[in-house]
Amino acid sequence: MARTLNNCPAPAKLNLFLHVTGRRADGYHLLQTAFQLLDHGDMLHFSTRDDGRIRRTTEVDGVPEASDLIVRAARLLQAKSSTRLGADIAIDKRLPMGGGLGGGSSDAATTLIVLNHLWQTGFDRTELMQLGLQLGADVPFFIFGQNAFAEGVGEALAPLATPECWYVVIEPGVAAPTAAIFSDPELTRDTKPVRITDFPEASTGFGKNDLQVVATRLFPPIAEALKWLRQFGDARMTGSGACVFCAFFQEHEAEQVLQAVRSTGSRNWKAWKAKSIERHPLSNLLGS
Ligand SMILES: C[C@@](CO)(OP(=O)(O)O)[C@H](O)COP(=O)(O)OP(=O)(O)OC[C@H]1O[C@@H](n2ccc(N)nc2=O)[C@H](O)[C@@H]1O
Ligand SMILES: Nc1ncnc2c1ncn2[C@@H]1O[C@H](COP(=O)(O)OP(=O)(O)O)[C@@H](O)[C@H]1O
Repeated sequence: MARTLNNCPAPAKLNLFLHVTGRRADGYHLLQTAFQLLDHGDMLHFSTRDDGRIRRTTEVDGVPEASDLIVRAARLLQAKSSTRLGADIAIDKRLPMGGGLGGGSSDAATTLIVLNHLWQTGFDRTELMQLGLQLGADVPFFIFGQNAFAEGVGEALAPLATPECWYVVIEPGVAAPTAAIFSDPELTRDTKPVRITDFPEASTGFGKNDLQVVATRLFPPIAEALKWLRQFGDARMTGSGACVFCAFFQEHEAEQVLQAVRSTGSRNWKAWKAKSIERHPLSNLLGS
């Protein structure tokens, strides 16, 4: 009989800062970043199948079923385990693609966590994180399941206490392709490494996003959104863009900024607010 688990969140992340500290021999960049989970994201629905087929039952614009990270995550877990089961997976896609919010990676992580549970494939958190890394550098963080200081390409993770905040996020209406940002000749790759203990637990605004200079030059709408949001605080870009964010300690401050975004009217922006969360909502499906 089919086992079903509906309303499984795939939360967004913000990179509170992102420093590029070097480059590996294979061209991948060494980073230091603070990953922050938000109470806003995609929502996935799972139902097991006895015939072993993996199907995405929702159309997602611009992402063919076979290349969807959800389908790839399910196939990977199937291949690495001895399960004969398959799954139907539906998604309410809320996060923009190429937004720097980790949407695809979070979808993949939720898929690995939920199917590992429904299929009873028995991988522990560390094993699932290793599988996830094959799908993308941000996937292990979502399986790690708590706010983190990350190094390497994002896979070396340590728990990080972050300020409790409300974030206003603006989607500036462009997608910033990660590869184009990292390969830009003007990207600085030599920020001096920081230590996890340098990160302040109770205040915002630590460090910077080294990808922002390149992204704002390549995509002027990102620069415009940052300039506008800066009237209210230390606005910065998340990941390789395109979304920008600003932190507020009170919900009503964030709400006022949201209303101000909306009253700008004609701009091609979408904006929302979200609260910081400490744990991934599905963290209890995995052991400690
Ligand atoms: C920048 C970050 C920060 O959290 O997030 P996003 O903005 O994408 O959400 C991540 O490191 C994104 O990692 P990931 O999601 O795996 O990137 P991919 O799309 O696979 O990378 C596309 C390309 O960007 C380059 N790339 C990516 C990551 C990295 N540390 N160094 C790189 O040089 C590589 O050329 C790679 O082929
Ligand atoms: N389920 C998915 N959701 C979003 N993007 C996906 C998904 N599966 C594959 N992708 C591909 O991954 C790319 C990066 O998407 P996403 O993770 O949302 O952005 P970012 O890495 O900037 O946060 C998309 O442009 C898309 O082509």
